[in-house]
Amino acid sequence: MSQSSTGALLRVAVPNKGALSVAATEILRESGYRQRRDSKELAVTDADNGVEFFYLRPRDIALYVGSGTLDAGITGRDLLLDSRADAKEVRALGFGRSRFHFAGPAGRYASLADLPGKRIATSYTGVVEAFLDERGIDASVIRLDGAVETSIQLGVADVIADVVETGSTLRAAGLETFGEQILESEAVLVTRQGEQHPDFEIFRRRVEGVLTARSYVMMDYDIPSEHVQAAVALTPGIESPTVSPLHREGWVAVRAMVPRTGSQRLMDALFELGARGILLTDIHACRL
Ligand SMILES: Nc1ncnc2c1ncn2[C@@H]1O[C@H](COP(=O)(O)OP(=O)(O)OP(=O)(O)O)[C@@H](O)[C@H]1O
Ligand SMILES: O=P(O)(O)OC[C@H]1O[C@H](OP(=O)(O)OP(=O)(O)O)[C@H](O)[C@@H]1O
Ligand SMILES: [Mg+2]
Repeated sequence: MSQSSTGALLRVAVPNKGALSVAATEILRESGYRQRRDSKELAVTDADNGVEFFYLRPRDIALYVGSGTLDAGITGRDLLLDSRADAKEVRALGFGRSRFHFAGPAGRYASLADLPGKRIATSYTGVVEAFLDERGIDASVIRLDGAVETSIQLGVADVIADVVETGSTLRAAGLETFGEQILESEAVLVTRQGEQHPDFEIFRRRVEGVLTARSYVMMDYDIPSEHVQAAVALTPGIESPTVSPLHREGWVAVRAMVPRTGSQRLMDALFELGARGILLTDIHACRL
């Protein structure tokens, strides 16, 4: 039975290919939604959960959501800003991280002061024009679809502005970044401004639950009762840790969610305090 309270399915856009596609599908699958099995499928209806997924170019997703055609979507923050669509970021998703930079032939450019009068090639004209406008820099922006690194060698542009992840594409083209970073991006959950579909909140909470589950682990340990206060101070949990009696007199069992980062150090500290049987387990989903 559908959870939808209105009958109208929640319509969600998912990147169909490129750097965000696999991880976006994965987070939705972990959130309990049906996802496509074949990369040629254009849409999937998950009637049990009241959601319809549309697999679209990540660059188009903010436009569909901003215009109200779709209710929500996953795209890159850089693509959202570039589109100037009437959509808003509701949650950073922790994958598809990248930086956006100006770059030019190694050694030739040092700072933004070198930009006036130059030809800048980019696939992100919205982002670049806004950045230049804010700083009053007068330069011409040339829109290319991709492979912008080659445009300098071909004499079409003097510098580029592009996504940098590992930096290997720039290096291979003999280019290096210069000036301040234009922006930092990652995959984001977007929705339209104003009134939301009534089921958007359920969807958002499910995705949030997976992100929390990824950043926390469950820790269990046994400890002599006299040390439990000190131990619980180290593992306060989200609400409060569960402390249960053990059959062995004078000992208790403690269970608490702890941040994944630093969890090994926490195990060392608990062991020092006298805890034994310390276990860490993954959490797959949660609602807090
Ligand atoms: N190594 C990377 N290369 C390109 N985009 C990346 C990378 N890492 C993260 N991203 C992010 O992925 C998004 C771009 O996705 P994608 O590569 O699918 O778009 P595209 O370059 O326009 O498409 P395509 O290259 O398939 O023509 C942006 O948000 C970008 O910041
Ligand atoms: O810093 P790196 O790890 O090398 O990644 C960045 C490169 O990857 C992207 O290109 P993509 O493969 O999407 O091709 P495109 O330029 O045709 O979009 C981006 O435009 C850079 O060229
Ligand atoms: Mg690309």
